[in-house]
Amino acid sequence: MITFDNVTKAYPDGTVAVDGLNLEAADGELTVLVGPSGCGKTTSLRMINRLIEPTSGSILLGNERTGDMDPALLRRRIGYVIQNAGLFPHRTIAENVATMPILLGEKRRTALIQAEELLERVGLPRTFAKRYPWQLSGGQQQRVGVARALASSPRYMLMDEPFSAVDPIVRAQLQDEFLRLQADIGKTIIMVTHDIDEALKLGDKVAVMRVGGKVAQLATPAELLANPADSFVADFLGRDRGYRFLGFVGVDGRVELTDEPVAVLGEPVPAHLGAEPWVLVLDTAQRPVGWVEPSTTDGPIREEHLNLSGTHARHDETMRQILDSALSSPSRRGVVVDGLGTFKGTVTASTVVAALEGVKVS
Ligand SMILES: Nc1ncnc2c1ncn2[C@@H]1O[C@H](COP(=O)(O)OP(=O)(O)OP(=O)(O)O)[C@@H](O)[C@H]1O
Repeated sequence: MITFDNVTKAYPDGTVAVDGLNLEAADGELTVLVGPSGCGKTTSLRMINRLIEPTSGSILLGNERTGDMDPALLRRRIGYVIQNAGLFPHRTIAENVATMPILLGEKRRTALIQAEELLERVGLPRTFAKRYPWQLSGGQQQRVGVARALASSPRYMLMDEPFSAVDPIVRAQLQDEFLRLQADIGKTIIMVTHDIDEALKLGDKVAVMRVGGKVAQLATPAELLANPADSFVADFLGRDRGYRFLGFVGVDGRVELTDEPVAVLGEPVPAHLGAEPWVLVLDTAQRPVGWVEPSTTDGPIREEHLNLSGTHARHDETMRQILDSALSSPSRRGVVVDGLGTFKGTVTASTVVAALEGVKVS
């Protein structure tokens, strides 16, 4: 656990960046600090590894006060990932990742081999080990930054806007990969972001901070959306809260699936479906590939006949995804698949909404 106990930081010019902060980041959880620009997120994070010294109060790792530790030793115990990765430009990727283990006394050769394993862990090929940072894309560099932070097997990790320097698609990929990695490694992490959607997606707990460095609310993403503590938190969460809350409600068998007559890619639409406005098309492995308007085909269904606008929901996902599958489908029948992508049935928005009537919001 990382604990802030009444921590204040006043800069020499009198700016109070953090004011009496009390916060507990639980073991094995990812706690996100989120809030508007200048609310003291980075100052709070950097006080944990003493890149910034608190003016008063104490920060504890477990039950050890960081103020009593040697700052260099403290930093070796905590992985640190920053925006733009901050890699050493003249060192290879493997050398970058191996920096801390070598500093801690690991044999260079062993550390470099472990670095290659870590690269794979964060989704990069081992062949990147010998490249230099400038030979990697921004997203790849961010992955290296995560690998480097993990290299000394720290129990704690601090991440300051780790995914913000890349485009939205790469960012979403990095977030998904990081969630999978964290499910595996279960580190105690504090992450800073100014992006509320990122906070809600990644955080086990989210601390919404207000300018002046106080926590307005610390809660799970679902609790925040369902029960914002005050109008500042509600405004910061933004619009669509009701819809976004659905992202935290599991389908859990609430919605009954309907059988759907289907066509097969590469074969003609079956004659008895010829008058339907839309027919779902599967591939030969029973995976949905799109919808077709029978009136526009003549002979075998080809890929260019397909309407691809509909999203697919897995039957074990959330009500948000299952509702989205219905709303995005040209037939308004949402496609539901199993974990392997095999077609299970369809849903309509009205059945999803009817199922939502029974969902408790709090
Ligand atoms: N070295 C400094 N001297 C004086 N004031 C500072 C210093 N560093 C930060 N501040 C001020 O402290 C406040 C908090 O800054 P901090 O960087 O912690 O905010 P933040 O929430 O991380 O912001 P952002 O999202 O914009 O990065 C701001 O008002 C900032 O101007």
